[in-house]
Amino acid sequence: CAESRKSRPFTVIVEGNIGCGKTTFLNYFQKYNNICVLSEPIELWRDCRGHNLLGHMYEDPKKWSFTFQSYVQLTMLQHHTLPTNCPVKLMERSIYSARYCFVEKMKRDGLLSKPSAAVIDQWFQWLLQNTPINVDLIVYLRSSPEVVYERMMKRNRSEEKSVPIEYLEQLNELHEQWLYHKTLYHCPAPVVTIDANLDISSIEEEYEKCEPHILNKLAVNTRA
Ligand SMILES: Cc1cc2cn([C@H]3C[C@H](O)[C@@H](CO)O3)c(=O)nc2[nH]1
Repeated sequence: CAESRKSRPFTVIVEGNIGCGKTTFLNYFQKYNNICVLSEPIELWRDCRGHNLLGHMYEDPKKWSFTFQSYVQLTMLQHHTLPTNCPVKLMERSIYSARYCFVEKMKRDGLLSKPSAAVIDQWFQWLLQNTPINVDLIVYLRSSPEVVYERMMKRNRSEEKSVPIEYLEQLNELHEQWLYHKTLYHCPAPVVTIDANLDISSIEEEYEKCEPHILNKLAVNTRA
């Protein structure tokens, strides 16, 4: 998108469990050329100056969770603050799910020591207050652990091969508390919930449910 813009883009974050279909959702919106689509920078997490931090984290979470989540927070901040001329920015996950779902889980499991969790949280709180992290809409791809477990195993990502369904159950619980029941932490934007259990053949009509929320921001901006 070429037109130069003054205000920041309408920012949408796509949230949900491992295997819930975030990439499929992002791909659906690739057809609009003035949406800046930012997928999870998993390749950075797999190669941080030659180190596969994602692999380390799953191999020895007690030892590597802090290192991994500290880098995730940086890469998410880079996406949140990435300048774009596009009227809409669509991000896979966010600095919020990093803190409220993944760090929270590792903290509760004792995989992140209390001092490590404190340092990550101090960074998180400071960043929220002092950097331009603006989120306008959350798309919650709501799924059940059994469904996403099967998809995760079928996708067969090497680092995830020994992730137990219990991990997905607990991650699901945190997403539900944060985005559906809204009893966990503050929700930074309105939430549109999608039934992500739907099979790929019928999921597109489910996507159409949230298209207006996103596209009307395109229309407004292109008209202006
Ligand atoms: C923001 C954020 C994304 C994210 C992903 N992950 C893991 C879950 C998946 O196995 C993989 C790709 O999403 O990385 C994580 O442990 N912590 C995270 N924090």
